[in-house]
Amino acid sequence: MTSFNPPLPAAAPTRHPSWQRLQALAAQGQLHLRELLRADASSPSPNTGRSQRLQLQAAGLRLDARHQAVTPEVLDALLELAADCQVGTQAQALCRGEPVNSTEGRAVLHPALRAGAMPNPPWGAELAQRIESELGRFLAAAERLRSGHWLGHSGQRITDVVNLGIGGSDLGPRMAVAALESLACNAPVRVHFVSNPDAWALHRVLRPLDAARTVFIVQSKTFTTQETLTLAASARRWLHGHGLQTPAQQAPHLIAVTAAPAMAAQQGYRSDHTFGFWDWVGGRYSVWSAIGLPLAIAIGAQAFREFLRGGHAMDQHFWTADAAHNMPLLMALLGIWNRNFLHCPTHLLAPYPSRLDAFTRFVQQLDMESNGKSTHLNGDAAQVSTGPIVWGGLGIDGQHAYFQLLHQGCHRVPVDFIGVEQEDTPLPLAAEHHRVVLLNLRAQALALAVGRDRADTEAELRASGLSEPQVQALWPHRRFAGNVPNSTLWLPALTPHALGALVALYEHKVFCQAAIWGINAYDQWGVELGKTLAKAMEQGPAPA
Ligand SMILES: O=P(O)(O)OC[C@H]1O[C@](O)(CO)[C@@H](O)[C@@H]1O
Repeated sequence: MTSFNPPLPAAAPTRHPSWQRLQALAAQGQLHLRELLRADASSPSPNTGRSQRLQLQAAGLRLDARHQAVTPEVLDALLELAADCQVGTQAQALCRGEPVNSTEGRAVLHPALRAGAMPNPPWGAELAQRIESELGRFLAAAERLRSGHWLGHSGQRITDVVNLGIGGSDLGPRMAVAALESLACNAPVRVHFVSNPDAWALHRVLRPLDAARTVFIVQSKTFTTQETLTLAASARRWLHGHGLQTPAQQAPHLIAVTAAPAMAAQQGYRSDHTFGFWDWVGGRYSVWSAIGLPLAIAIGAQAFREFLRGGHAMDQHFWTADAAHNMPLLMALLGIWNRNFLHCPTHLLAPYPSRLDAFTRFVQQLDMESNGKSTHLNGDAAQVSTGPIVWGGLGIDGQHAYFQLLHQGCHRVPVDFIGVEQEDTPLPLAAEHHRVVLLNLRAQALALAVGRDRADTEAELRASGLSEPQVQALWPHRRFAGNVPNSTLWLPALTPHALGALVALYEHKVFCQAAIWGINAYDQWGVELGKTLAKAMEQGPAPA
C-alpha cells in the first residue's frame, strides 16, 4: 500500500436533497407497472415520455427498461442524485489514474487495457505504450500456440491448454470462452479451466490429455493464492509423472500470468513464458489483460482485439453520453431505485443464450466483490443498503425452476433479461430454436411486469365453466401480482465486440453505484480475512 489518499471524501448519499426527494416519491407509492405501461401506450408525446427515456442504445447494445417501475419524476430525481454524487467527476478521477482504490492506495485503470491507440489517453502515452507492448507479447504467444509454432518438450504441437486460476483469474476468461464458443469450437487448441483445488476437478480435465501436448497457464495476480498454487503444484507433478521430469522439459508446458513476476520467477517460471499486468487492474476487472490469454488462444488475436474494441466502445459511450442517455448510468440508477427505495435485496440475471450461462457467475463476482461493502469512503458505517445479492442463471432453465417465486412468491426480485437478436448456430432449425427462446424471454418479461389481476383471473375461470363459488375459491391462487421491475438487454449477436461492450457495461454500472453509495468498489478486505485465517490455521491450531 503506497498511501492513504481518498480522492473524494465520499459519505452517505442520504445527505443530498435528491435522496430525500426519492424517499418522498417512494413513500407516495407508485402506479402498478400495468398502469405505467398503459399510460406509455396512450402518451401524447411518446418520443419524450417515460417509454422513450427508458430505451437506450450504446456500443451496439440495446437496453429496454420500460418494465422498470419508475415515473418521469423518479427518473428526474435519480439523475439529480447522480449529479449530486458527482458520478462524472469520479469517472474522470478514475481515468486520470488517481488512487480511487483509496484503502489500498491504488489507481484503477482497467479501461486503459482496452483503449488501443486512443489519442491523448488521460492515463498518459507512456502507460498506453507499456500496455500495448504486453498485449503484443501475449497475443503473439496465443498465435504461436494456435499455429503450432509453440512446441512441447518432445517437439509435438500443443492441443490442449489448461487454465489454473480462481476468482478474477478464472471467471472472466472462462465466461468469455464459453460465450464465444462459435469461434472457440473451431480453435486448433482446446482450452480448459480448473479453479477448484478439489483433486477431482483437476483429474477430470487431465484424464484424457496427453502431457506432451498440454500447456498449463497458471493465472494469479498475486501468485500467492493457495488454491491456484495447489493446482499448479499438482499439474507439475502430473507432467513429471508423464515423463517430463526436469525443469527444462517442463518449461514449454508452463506459462505464468501475474502482476507479481518475481514470485513466478521464484517458483521456476521462465520470464519469456511469463506475461504481466499491473496492480491497478483488479482481479475481477482483469479479463482485458494477459488474464485474457486463454480467450486469445480460443478465439485468436484479431477477435481478442475486437473484444477489447467492444469494451472501449462502451467506455466512449460512458464517458461522452449525457447523463439522461447514458446506459451504464441508467442501469445503475434503476438498480439504486430498486435496492434503496423499493427495498429489493436481490437482483436476478437471466441470460437466455446458453452460451452466456457463465455470465451470471462472472457478474456475481464483479458486482458482489465490488459493492458488497458496509463502510462509506469517509469511514462511516453505511447509512444505506449497498450491493444487492446477484443471482440467477439461464432464463429458460430458471422458468422451470425458480421463476415461480418471482411470479407469486413474497420477494420482489428485479431482473435483467439478456437476449441476442441474431442467431448464428449452423443447425437447420436454428431459426425455430431462436424463435422459441425469444418468445419465452419476452413472455416472462411481460408477465413479471403486468401480472394478472383479480378481474382477469376471475373472467378466465368463469370462461372455463366453473361455478361462482369455485371461481371465488380459486382466483387468489391463480393471481400473479406482477409489478416486478425488469429490463432486457439486447446484443445484436454473440460477437467478441458485443461481449466486450456487455462486460464493460456491467463494470461501469458497478462503478456508478459505488460512486453514488460512496463506497470503494475496488478493495475486498472481507475475502482477504479468510485467506489470512487459512494461512494461520495451516501453521497452528485454529484461532478461537
Ligand atoms: O489472481 P489471484 O491473486 O490468485 O486472486 C484470485 C482472486 O482472489 C481474490 O483476491 C479474492 O477472492 C479475488 O479478488 C481474485 O480475483
